[in-house]
Amino acid sequence: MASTDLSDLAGALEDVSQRRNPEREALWASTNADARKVLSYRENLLSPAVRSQLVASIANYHGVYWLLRYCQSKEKNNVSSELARHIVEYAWAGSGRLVPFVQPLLLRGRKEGEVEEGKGKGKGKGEMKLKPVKTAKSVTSKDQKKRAAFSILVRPRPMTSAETAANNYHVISTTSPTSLTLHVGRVHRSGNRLSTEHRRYEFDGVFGEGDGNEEVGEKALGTVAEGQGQGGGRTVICYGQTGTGKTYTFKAVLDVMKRKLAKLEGGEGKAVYITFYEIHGKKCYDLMNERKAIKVLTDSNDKVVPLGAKVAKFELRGEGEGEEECTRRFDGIIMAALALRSTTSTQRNDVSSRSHSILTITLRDEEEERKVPARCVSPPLDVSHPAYGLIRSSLRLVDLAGSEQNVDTGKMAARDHKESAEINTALMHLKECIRGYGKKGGKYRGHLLTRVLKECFEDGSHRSTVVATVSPAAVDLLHSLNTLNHVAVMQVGKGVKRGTDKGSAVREKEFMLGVVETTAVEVPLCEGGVGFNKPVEIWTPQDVKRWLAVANGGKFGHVVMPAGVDGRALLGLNEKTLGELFDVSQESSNLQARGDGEGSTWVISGGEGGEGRRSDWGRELYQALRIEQKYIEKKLIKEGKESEVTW
Ligand SMILES: Nc1ncnc2c1ncn2[C@@H]1O[C@H](COP(=O)(O)OP(=O)(O)OP(=O)(O)O)[C@@H](O)[C@H]1O
Repeated sequence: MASTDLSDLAGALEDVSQRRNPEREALWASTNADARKVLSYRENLLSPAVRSQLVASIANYHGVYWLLRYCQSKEKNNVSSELARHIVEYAWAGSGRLVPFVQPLLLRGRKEGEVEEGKGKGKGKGEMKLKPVKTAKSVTSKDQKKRAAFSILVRPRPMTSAETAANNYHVISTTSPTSLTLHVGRVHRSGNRLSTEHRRYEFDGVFGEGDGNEEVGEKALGTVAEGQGQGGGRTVICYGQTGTGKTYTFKAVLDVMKRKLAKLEGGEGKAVYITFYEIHGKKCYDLMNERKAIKVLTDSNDKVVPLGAKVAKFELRGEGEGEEECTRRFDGIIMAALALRSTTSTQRNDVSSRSHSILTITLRDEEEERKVPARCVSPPLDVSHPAYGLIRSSLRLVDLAGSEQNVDTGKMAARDHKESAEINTALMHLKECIRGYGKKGGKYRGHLLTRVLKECFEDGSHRSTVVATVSPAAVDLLHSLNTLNHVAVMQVGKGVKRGTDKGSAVREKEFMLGVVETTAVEVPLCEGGVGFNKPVEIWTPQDVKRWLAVANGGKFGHVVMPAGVDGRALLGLNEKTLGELFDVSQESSNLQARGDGEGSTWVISGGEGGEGRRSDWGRELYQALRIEQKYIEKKLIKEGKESEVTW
């Protein structure tokens, strides 16, 4: 290799790093982040160059989804997976690995084992081979009990106008009623690599951004208003990052409950008992009684009760009263209490709820109300105590405080930090109790919040639903990832495991954590940003060298190639040939031994990642070149130079 070639490359690389480093430093200076890891996520939005590439990669994901759906439609169901992969590669270079990732989504509704790979009934040779959805883990009876007792729903809220105005983009796709895909863009530490990791999660239900409150409330509530018999109760817990719609969803469930109660057949003569209190730090306050401090104690029946909490009671429907009147009276009790919720200003949400609020609604047959013994009257203890009448149905609604990360609390006072830490401790305890469902040993005693929710973890007849709310905006990616990972963990034992993860210890671990599948797609760092104006076919060897030095942010800057390779020759090499040329058996010392015109093998320096990574380089270079080619073609057509495009 002639020394002039090396100095050319060095010059080009220097140019790249000189241009990029100040940009990166400026990003660091303007961010509140306290860890590089955090910045790598935040860069998605902060860096305009990276943003457009990530948006394009998410659009590719949707493109692949709709293309495969079309290929799978009845009349078109003769496209093999291999052919589909080639079509995808042609249309969106580098996205081929999305084919096995997206296929399971299209199999929704098929029963397990219905389609055997390559053995589908009535399928001819070469037709699209669909893998059956398999359950990877054996499900124990304990898992089954837990599945029945806990359901996890996820509700992404719509993007706000402020977020849209701030150039945000969607990082959540809900393509099935039970799964969603989070698109996690990552700028690698070197700054020279960009990738989008698509993570698919499975839950009991996933709402669309446009799903209304009625639908959400109905699903979260299930059959509670119809009553579940003696002892059976229900808890709906709203969990998520601050500002994602926990209170909004809480009110939605409450509204549906209210309407159900007002319409309840034979409601006359029934009574509704309501308690509403909040846990703020280690203290409890009664929202029905102007935030008077109360205590949570365990009574002689091992029942956890809010001692001193006011119990509001109203008759479901008096004589001649309609549904409207009933709803109005219900609102009269609840609305004043809702307004009392303690709020503190945080950087993310001006009226953020910093406490966990717990609303209990119990419906009883008043006629059957027994005489309340004196010991239960003052102070009124447990509304589910038989002394208050036969239980028909009870609902507990929990609006948790927002989960936050340090990055959002950077400008908080010490007191607020303490508050934040306390909230996270409570949420951690809740997660642990749900994970350990059915295990005796009183883990719930670890925190006030889990103590008041004891039945959720220990009462086999109790049914609980966690509604996790997430933001779809790129700026909240880290939070959404955090929320989804947490609720995914709450449902260990669920989910399916499919092909591309096989054999990877990391993927296996993620699967155990509830992530069904992940796949990462390399994204070019800049959209043909190297300023080439002529089709690849007519690039000279010098052009090829220049392009290699700057393509993908200088990622291929270390590549040393055989002399005389021009654009046409480069295009003539396929993925496999390129991969072979990058054979690691060629030591970089060969570099020194070759003069101009002598080389016949591409050599790359040791660099990051070792042999495994190096073997991928051929494929990555192939894809980068196709992307560049398409970009230049588009540019020429736009400039009215169609004649220069060599089709
Ligand atoms: N699904 C939705 N559809 C429309 N608007 C929504 C939705 N979810 C939330 N919002 C709006 O987003 C804002 C924040 O919602 P909300 O106050 O419920 O968040 P939160 O998670 O309870 O926050 P905090 O933890 O601070 O209490 C509100 O203005 C609410 O109206």
